[in-house]
This record gives sequence, C-alpha cells and structure tokens, in this order.
Amino acid sequence: MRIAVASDHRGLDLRNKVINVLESLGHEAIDEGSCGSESVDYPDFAAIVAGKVSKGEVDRGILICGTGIGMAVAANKFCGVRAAPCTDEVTAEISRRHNNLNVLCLSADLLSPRVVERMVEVWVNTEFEGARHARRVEKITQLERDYLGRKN
Ligand SMILES: O=C(CO)[C@H](O)[C@H](O)[C@H](O)COP(=O)(O)O
Repeated sequence: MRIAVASDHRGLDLRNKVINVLESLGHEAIDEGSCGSESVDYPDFAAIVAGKVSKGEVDRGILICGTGIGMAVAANKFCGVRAAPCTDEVTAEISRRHNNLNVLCLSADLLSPRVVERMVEVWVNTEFEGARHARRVEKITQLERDYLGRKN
C-alpha cells in the first residue's frame, strides 16, 4: 500500500519509526513532514495527508501529534476520511475490522515506540469485515453527503 505519514513537532521521532516499520512490512511510506523540531500547527499536516486519502492519491494515512486527537479532528473534515486516535493493538485492529479506518492517529507523548510498532503492523494487516459494519460506515458516508460543507 501507499501510506502517507505526517506529524507535528511532537511526533518527529515516532514518525521516523513508523516509516521504518511500514517499509519493513513492504509498504511505500510517503513522508509528508513536518521537518525539524520547529513548532508547527497540526491541522496543516492533517490536511496534507487527509487530502491525499480523500482524493485517492494514497491508500491510507498515519498522523502523529502529542495525543493524536488534534490530527483526528482535523482529518475528519475531509470527505471519505475516517480518522481516529488508537491507543493499543486492540483499538487499532477493531478500527479496521469495524470502522474501516483509513487514517490512523497516534500519540507521540503517550505511546511507547514498541507498542506503536505492533499497532501499525496490526493496522495495515487487518481487513474491513464489511457485513453489518458496511451498513454503518455507509451511514457515516451519508452524513458527509448530508452535512459536510453545510452551515447548519
Ligand atoms: O493537537 C494536539 C492535542 O490533540 C497535539 O497534542 C499537539 O501536538 C499539541 O497540541 C501541540 O502542543 P504544543 O504545546 O504546541 O507542543
């Protein structure tokens, strides 16, 4: 798979780790920054990765900030993007099986690199189960059609 990866200033080390893990698993990791330790704004980097996922330019994305929360909030503004912070192997696996998550958000501050390595491996290797979950994900897509871009 082609997987775009970005972080803010808090996630630089973990991003390098994630890219190494993806490449060791045979995936193409596209590094979208940020560069260096200068303080940056996570929505700018969420937009790069989520935009590519939304347009189908990459298969999936991984975003890293202090908690993973800010990245997820920003990424979910893009059509077709399902992003969430996962905290362990179990949430990483269920996010794929049930939610068809296409943008994994990770906390640089709270997760150990060893746990993240395992989470990434599980997340890229787990398929969406479909069936009843497909109906629910389709309802999320319908919410996008109905509400995204509207000023209610
Ligand atoms: O968006 C966040 C909260 O979910 C991230 O943790 C950011 O990395 C954090 O807010 C950045 O804060 P900083 O004090 O500017 O490093």
